[in-house]
Amino acid sequence: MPANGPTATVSRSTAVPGPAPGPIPERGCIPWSEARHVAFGSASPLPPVAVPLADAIGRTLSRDVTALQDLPHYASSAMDGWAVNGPGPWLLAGSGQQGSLPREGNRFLPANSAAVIATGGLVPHGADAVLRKESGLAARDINGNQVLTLRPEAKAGEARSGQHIRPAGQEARSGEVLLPAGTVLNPAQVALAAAAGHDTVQVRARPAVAVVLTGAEVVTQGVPAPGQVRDTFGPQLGNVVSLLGGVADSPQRIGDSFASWLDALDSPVLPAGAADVIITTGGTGKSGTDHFRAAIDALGGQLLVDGIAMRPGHPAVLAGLPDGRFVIGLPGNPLAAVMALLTVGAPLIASLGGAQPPPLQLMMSGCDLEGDPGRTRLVPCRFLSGLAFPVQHTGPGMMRGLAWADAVMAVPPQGVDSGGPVPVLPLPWAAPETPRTPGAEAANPP
Ligand SMILES: Nc1nc2c(c(=O)[nH]1)N[C@H]1C(S)=C(S)[C@@H](COP(=O)(O)OP(=O)(O)OC[C@H]3O[C@@H](n4cnc5c(N)ncnc54)[C@H](O)[C@@H]3O)O[C@H]1N2
Ligand code: MOO
Repeated sequence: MPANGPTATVSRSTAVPGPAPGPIPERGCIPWSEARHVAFGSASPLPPVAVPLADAIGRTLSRDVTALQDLPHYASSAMDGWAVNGPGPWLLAGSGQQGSLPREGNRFLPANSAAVIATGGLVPHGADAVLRKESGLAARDINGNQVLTLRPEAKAGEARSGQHIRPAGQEARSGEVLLPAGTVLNPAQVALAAAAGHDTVQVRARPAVAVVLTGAEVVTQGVPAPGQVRDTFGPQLGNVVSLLGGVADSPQRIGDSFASWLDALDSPVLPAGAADVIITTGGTGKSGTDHFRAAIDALGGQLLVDGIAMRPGHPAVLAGLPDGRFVIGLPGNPLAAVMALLTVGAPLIASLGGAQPPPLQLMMSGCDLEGDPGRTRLVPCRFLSGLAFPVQHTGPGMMRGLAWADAVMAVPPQGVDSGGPVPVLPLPWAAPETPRTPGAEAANPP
């Protein structure tokens, strides 16, 4: 069972900016921006988890990564050659092959001596420089001692003090913060954590999401016959959930009976482990085959959001079950479902994962946008020359418009004039429109 659950009192103070809500048109419906607040405020973050480095790319740090010791933690050679002490010529020290020091034990290099060293090798105490292999010549003198001298082609000043030695702590000092909490880890940052001595990192949890597809008319392959529809959720919903910060199981398909709804929602252990959130598709309406509300009621759950004053997607529902799981009811119409997922699912999953909800951006509308009194219209849009324009083919059951959209405009009930500001919701799979600001690139990494 999840450690977290629907909070008894929903906090509405969290700032999720949105257009001013208009009058509420349907009984039970709450304004669009309020639905985002309620979904975000209903949950609190799941406990962070420790993950092995190999699984950490893309995860968000919940705790700073510090250097566990100096980085590098010992003075090492940057070249193949000889560690030298003092100005040449040098007597090759050590009993090892051709003047190398023992790997362990006494690693002191006496004055006017040299010892063979490889790139990355531990610089012995007493050494003040490394002479590159191509700059030195080791040969026996008349007394039979191995002596190192500079070749004529050595560069001027070789081997000057400190040359070709990487000092300990050159990259970071022990305890220094290398990656602050909040960093979304990229491969180079994971490599840095490894270099700093970490085996695991502590990251924000990803809520486990189970998906339940309903509807006897829904088919999962081939060209659907009249009366059938091809499932649009199964092939993509899991990916969208992961873009929102959750981890989805493979979808479970059920028919239209109340008993199958109860079975699907009642099992705390869904296909692959306990779910923090269950997403259902279809069945949010009020016909005889729509069982979302009745199933939640029968299981002793509570409706946290029961309809949203938005188009499309107004029948969307969010509920909490007594065992702490959340249930998001997405309408069956494909575009309506995505709009409901962005409105309710995105803030809920963000909240459980200890993240902020996706922020709205204010864009300038490229044309007049008609409002829908009392409702927010969610309109897929494209960006052109810094302006947002609605796309075509955005009926509640259509995917064609969204397939090419950059984002979704949240058109307030009073509409928007051409050139006026319109809040825009990002699509999880599309890059946000980022106006270039001078100096933005100059941010200093830690
Ligand atoms: N009398 C009313 N009827 C409807 C209203 C209303 O207010 N009064 N609202 C309409 C709106 S708006 C929506 S949205 C839908 C909500 O429907 P449900 O959530 O109950 O979903 P279903 O009835 O099961 O299905 C609706 C539609 O979606 C298709 N569907 C279902 N699952 C899938 C899937 N996996 N892939 C693709 N398409 C799917 C289903 O076949 C239906 O065509 O109610 C309206 N009616
Ligand atoms: O939510 Mo329905 O149109 O709005 O598909």
